Amino acid sequence: MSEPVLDVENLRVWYAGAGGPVRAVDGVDFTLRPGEVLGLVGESGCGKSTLGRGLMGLVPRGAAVDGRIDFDGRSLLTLSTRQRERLRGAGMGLIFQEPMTRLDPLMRVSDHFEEALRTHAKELSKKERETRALESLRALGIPPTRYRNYPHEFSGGMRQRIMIALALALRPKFIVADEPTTALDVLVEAQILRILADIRDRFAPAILLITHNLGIIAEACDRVAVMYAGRIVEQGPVDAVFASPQHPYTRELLRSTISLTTQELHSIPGAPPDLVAPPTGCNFHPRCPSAMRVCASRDPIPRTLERQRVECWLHETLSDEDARPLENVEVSVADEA
Ligand SMILES: Nc1ncnc2c1ncn2[C@@H]1O[C@H](COP(=O)(O)OP(=O)(O)OP(=O)(O)O)[C@@H](O)[C@H]1O
Repeated sequence: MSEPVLDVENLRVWYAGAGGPVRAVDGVDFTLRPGEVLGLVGESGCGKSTLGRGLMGLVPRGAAVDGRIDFDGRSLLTLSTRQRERLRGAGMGLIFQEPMTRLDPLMRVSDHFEEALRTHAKELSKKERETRALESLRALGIPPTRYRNYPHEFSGGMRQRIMIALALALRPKFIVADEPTTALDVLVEAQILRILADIRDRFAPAILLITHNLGIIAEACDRVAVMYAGRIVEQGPVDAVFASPQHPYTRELLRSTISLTTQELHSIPGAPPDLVAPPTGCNFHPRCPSAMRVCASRDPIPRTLERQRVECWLHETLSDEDARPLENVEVSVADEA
């Protein structure tokens, strides 16, 4: 197997908040190999975008980042801001949710490419820059005749493809795609997913695909990481995690999606915790249908099972006292409702 292009250990990203730090990412581990697509899924506010931004070195001033991020053999958190800026673009690309807010309406598409390539691919001549830009656009189905158009002259789906082409023109080894299809209709969404698959075949970048759509994960990803309240509670190959989820949160998340065979819509009782003052023990315990006494007092230990890695006390050998079911207020209130 090839060496990971990205190796992340105990990553934390905390925002400064009036009531204390917001622990948006609170001890996350994962690796990504070249050509691999890892889907990051979880409820709104669990820290997905913060994780993506933390990897790219794009967190707001005042946020604290700690842990280890090795990218292509370099330890990112020891680099200066300038060194990271240089790497972003050249080695790492970011694809955002809403391309219109990222493309400058006053700049032609050609100017966007010219600027990105001049900054990050200094070795290229002007002619080579244009060739590279047109090549990337062509790969995304945008004809060269549109090269000098302005962003508003394109449809939403085309703008998203232009954003992807811009990121790809720099031949990154790692891409964060943060909800790249959320603002698009389903047909365009399907097209973007096909394009991501095509990109992977052609350029083999490692991709972190952030989404709260489990269908997209099933279709476009090799592995999935399930995030809850700042932590990855389960990760593994998509088929293994979907067929046999090992964390109660993953199970609940999978149950809460609609399928053709679904009889009723299931929602997870309670609400995600306040990330300024998360609960003691497992962050999910107040909502967990399987919570035991130990879950409310001690952090679960990450455990590597046959195919997935999971953080849950259910996989440990416990004393009778620790294993006693927890009277769960949030779950029982929801049951009565
Ligand atoms: N700049 C900021 N300052 C303080 N807190 C922030 C900031 N940005 C995000 N947060 C908080 O950090 C937590 C994680 O937010 P984040 O946007 O990473 O979640 P997410 O899983 O990507 O959500 P969504 O799916 O809605 O995009 C949330 O509680 C959010 O309110």
